[in-house]
Amino acid sequence: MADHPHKLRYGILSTGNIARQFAHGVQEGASLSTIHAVASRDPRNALTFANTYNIPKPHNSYDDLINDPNIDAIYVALPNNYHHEWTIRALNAGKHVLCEKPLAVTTQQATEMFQAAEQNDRHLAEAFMYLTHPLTKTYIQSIKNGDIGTPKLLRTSFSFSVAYPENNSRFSTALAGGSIMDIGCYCVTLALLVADATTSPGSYPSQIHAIAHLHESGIDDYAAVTLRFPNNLIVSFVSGMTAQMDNTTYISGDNGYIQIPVPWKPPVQNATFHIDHNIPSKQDKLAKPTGSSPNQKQSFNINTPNDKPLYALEADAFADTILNDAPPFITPEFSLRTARILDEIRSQINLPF
Ligand SMILES: NC(=O)C1=CN([C@@H]2O[C@H](COP(=O)(O)OP(=O)(O)OC[C@H]3O[C@@H](n4cnc5c(N)ncnc54)[C@H](OP(=O)(O)O)[C@@H]3O)[C@@H](O)[C@H]2O)C=CC1
Ligand SMILES: O=C1CO[C@H](CO)[C@@H](O)[C@@H]1O
Repeated sequence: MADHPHKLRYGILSTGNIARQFAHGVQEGASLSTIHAVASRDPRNALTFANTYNIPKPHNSYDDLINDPNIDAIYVALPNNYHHEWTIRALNAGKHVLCEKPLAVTTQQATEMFQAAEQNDRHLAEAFMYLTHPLTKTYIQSIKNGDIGTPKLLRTSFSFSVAYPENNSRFSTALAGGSIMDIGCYCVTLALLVADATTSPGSYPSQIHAIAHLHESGIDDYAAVTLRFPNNLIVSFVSGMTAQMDNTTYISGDNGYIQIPVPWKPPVQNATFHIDHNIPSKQDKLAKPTGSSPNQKQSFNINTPNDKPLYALEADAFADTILNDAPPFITPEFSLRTARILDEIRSQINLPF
């Protein structure tokens, strides 16, 4: 592989839905990343994709892509069950890997993937893009600053209704789908972020309770989970692929609460969160101030730097670690904790893969 160029040169594995969003975002607004190549099982799709997103090199097979000497990093945008195999193959071919979430089907697989990264002296990161948006960083900092006092409750969700479940990997047990794997995983990471913001990083739930409804395809199409952390933070979340929801998230402390209307795919401009102190709950006319804060609602509107698209932020965050030794936006330890919780949830809902 050549010396580091000014920009990290990505190769994209697949031409599916998220591959398109990633390519669009990076080509539109990344500053440290560029896309050099793409591969598809179908050469016609690789060519069309390359032409659409101005990518110099379409490859006719995944193998050709991971062995391309003009690529520094592979973006693995395959269904969940393929993450383990193709991440390890790309790492063994000397490439860094940004792999879509959830990183792996099991903790065992995730562990093997990080071992391969270490053996090959390459970086591997799980592509939770919302972690790289300044909105997320700002409200987590606000918790650390003590703006809502001690966080007690996190209530969140990631739920929507899929229009065409047929032929959608999210509804396939063979492809390791299901609402917990597809989007419940975001809620798990937010639970860990908030728990880490209030205690020393690395805490793991002392209790996990999960229930789910299983779709005729075999996967969970909606689920509810509660987590309790050793510092008494209690989290409840729901995930769903056949249930519509707006996914507003609340983090409640003894001196106020944070409300995040769009936590998972925040916009480029005016990504918003609110902090409410002593605002009456809807059934009450008067709120008696508690603590030192007066009745007050503060709103924060956050833009990405230079209006950088969400997936360009993510690509550049990974590139910054590789090119400039910047701290990683997500650590192996964080991904492994996430995988362990997902394993436990799936075991409780009888969905072992
Ligand atoms: N971070 C985010 O915002 C998002 C992340 N994701 C994650 O990205 C990954 C891919 O999801 P998404 O893009 O929605 O999925 P798609 O089904 O749209 O695309 C997956 C692609 O993988 C390739 N592929 C290889 N083998 C198979 C197979 N057996 N069945 C289907 N596709 C196959 C195909 O590309 P080809 O034919 O070109 O080889 C296909 O287009 C998942 O892990 C998902 O969790 C998904 C959406 C958003
Ligand atoms: O990661 C993801 C984010 O959003 C999508 C829907 O809005 C999910 O289905 C997906 O897999």
